[in-house]
Amino acid sequence: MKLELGRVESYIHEKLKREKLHFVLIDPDDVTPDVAGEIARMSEEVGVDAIMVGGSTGAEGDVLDGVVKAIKESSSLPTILFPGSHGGISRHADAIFFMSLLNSTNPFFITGSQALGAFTVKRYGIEPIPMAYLIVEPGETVGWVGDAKPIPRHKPKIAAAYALAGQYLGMRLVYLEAGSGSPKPVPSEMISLVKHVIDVPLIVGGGIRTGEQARNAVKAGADIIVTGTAIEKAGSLEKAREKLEELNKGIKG
Ligand SMILES: CC(C)=CCC/C(C)=C/CC/C(C)=C/CC/C(C)=C/COP(=O)(O)OP(=O)(O)O
Ligand SMILES: O=P(O)(O)OC[C@@H](O)CO
Ligand SMILES: [Mg+2]
Repeated sequence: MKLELGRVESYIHEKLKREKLHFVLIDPDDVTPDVAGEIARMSEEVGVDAIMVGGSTGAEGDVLDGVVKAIKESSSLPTILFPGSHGGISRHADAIFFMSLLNSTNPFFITGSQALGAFTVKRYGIEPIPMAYLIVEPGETVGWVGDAKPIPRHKPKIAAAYALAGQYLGMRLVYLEAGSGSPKPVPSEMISLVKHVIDVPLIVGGGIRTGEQARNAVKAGADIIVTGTAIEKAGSLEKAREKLEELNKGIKG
């Protein structure tokens, strides 16, 4: 048995020795391949560390492939799949967050979809990165689609218990998710307690729209910040670039 980290995971750990990271989420359901490519190109120029691709609805098949290909053609950033199910796998991606929604009430999102996607990941040679995915209130679309029992915002200890359980189950990343487009990001107290308890890198996303919010999440203990809606809904590519710069500055200082 070979216990070695893959290329993308090693890249993440190497970079984390020096700085906090910014991953930009592109939802193939919301952008054309051209726009996705443009966002990826600008992201790289601004200093973003990786592109995540996924959505809870409609991010599959040709639509997904087209967007991942466009991203690969326009930037050299690692492209990491962030699948809503085993349908969210593209052969063109570098890696996949092989995630289990630990606080789902539906075994499909804990182990079922993973079993259905495992052979596809192997066949395509995509690097799987095991990740504990935790939905915090309000949870938005992904909370509903994933049959989650969202962690109450004022109960950081529940989040910490799930996060530690994820680490003990062998997951090498923990993702605290408030839901894409959430009116509020994950609370700082929750980020701090989770970070204090786990040893693996902590990803935080959902509702982070400003440089200040990104900075606060980093200050609280987040290692990697994910942003999507703020860039997607910036209004123009020019404004998207400004937003990318603002968020990146908040994260990198
Ligand atoms: C690893 C494999 C093969 C499957 C994992 C499947 C799991 C556990 C999925 C978790 C539940 C889920 C629906 C996750 C979606 C994650 C995601 C891409 C969120 C961001 O998407 P949104 O932007 O909220 O999507 P919409 O824009 O469609 O609302
Ligand atoms: O779209 P936003 O709110 O930035 O959320 C990003 C990510 O956490 C969603 O899965
Ligand atoms: Mg979305």
